Amino acid sequence: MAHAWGYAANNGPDKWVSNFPIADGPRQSPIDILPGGASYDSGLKPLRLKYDPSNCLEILNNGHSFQVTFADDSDSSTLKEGPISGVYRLKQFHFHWGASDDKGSEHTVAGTKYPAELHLVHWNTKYPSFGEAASKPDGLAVVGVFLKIGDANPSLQKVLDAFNDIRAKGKQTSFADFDPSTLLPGCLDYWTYDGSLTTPPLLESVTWIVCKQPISVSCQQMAKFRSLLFSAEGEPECCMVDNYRPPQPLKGRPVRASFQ
Ligand SMILES: Cc1ccn(O)c(=O)c1
Ligand SMILES: [Zn+2]
Repeated sequence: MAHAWGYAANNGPDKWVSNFPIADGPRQSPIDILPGGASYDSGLKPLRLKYDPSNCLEILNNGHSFQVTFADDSDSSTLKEGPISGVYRLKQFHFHWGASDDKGSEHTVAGTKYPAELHLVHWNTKYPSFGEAASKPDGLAVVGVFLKIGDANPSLQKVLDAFNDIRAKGKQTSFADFDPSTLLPGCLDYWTYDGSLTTPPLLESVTWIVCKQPISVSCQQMAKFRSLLFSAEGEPECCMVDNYRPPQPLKGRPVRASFQ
């Protein structure tokens, strides 16, 4: 039985293609965003995000990242407009981060890496479920937000305060009444392109919406991210760091900007 995928030398991003050949596909993510290479599209609408904190259910360590999951049985937490058509429901958000502040984001901007990147994952309600949507070319829409070292982020702190209960892989705990819109930057200018999940199964079903403006995170808060473990209780402790896939070939895809 092939060992499960991860981010180590023996099972990391360079090895994923053996079990997931789509890793070398035409619309893989993340990418290096070149602002000069993006074309302003005046037809792109502003993002229309509406989140209901009462949909927030729990926070869990899935062994690759930590994830905050939402009830998605109604249209009360949704993404509309922007580059998409129809209604996409928020399913979960999670982060990717580095072992040090000089790396950690998945998307990069003209080669610049941020210490972390937030992903808010939404699925197209033209399909019956997230699982169904995840295999369709227009099935998912992920809003990416960069984290930049600066002042401590009070909204992010609420999430970090739950970490003591989910330190090891497989741990989860209830997490209620959190409004993910408090994690969004003030300016919602964005780049958008057609891409994929950035973790196996790397399905090419994601409309990526990457915000130009980062949110702040303090060095101390980044240290808290790094206190989580890839490993389960009873296993040798392995710090959860560098859980990011590096940029993938653009292969001729257009990158559009919602701003000039
Ligand atoms: C659905 C999904 C799974 C993993 N990641 O990293 C994503 O950004 C989105
Ligand atoms: Zn992600």
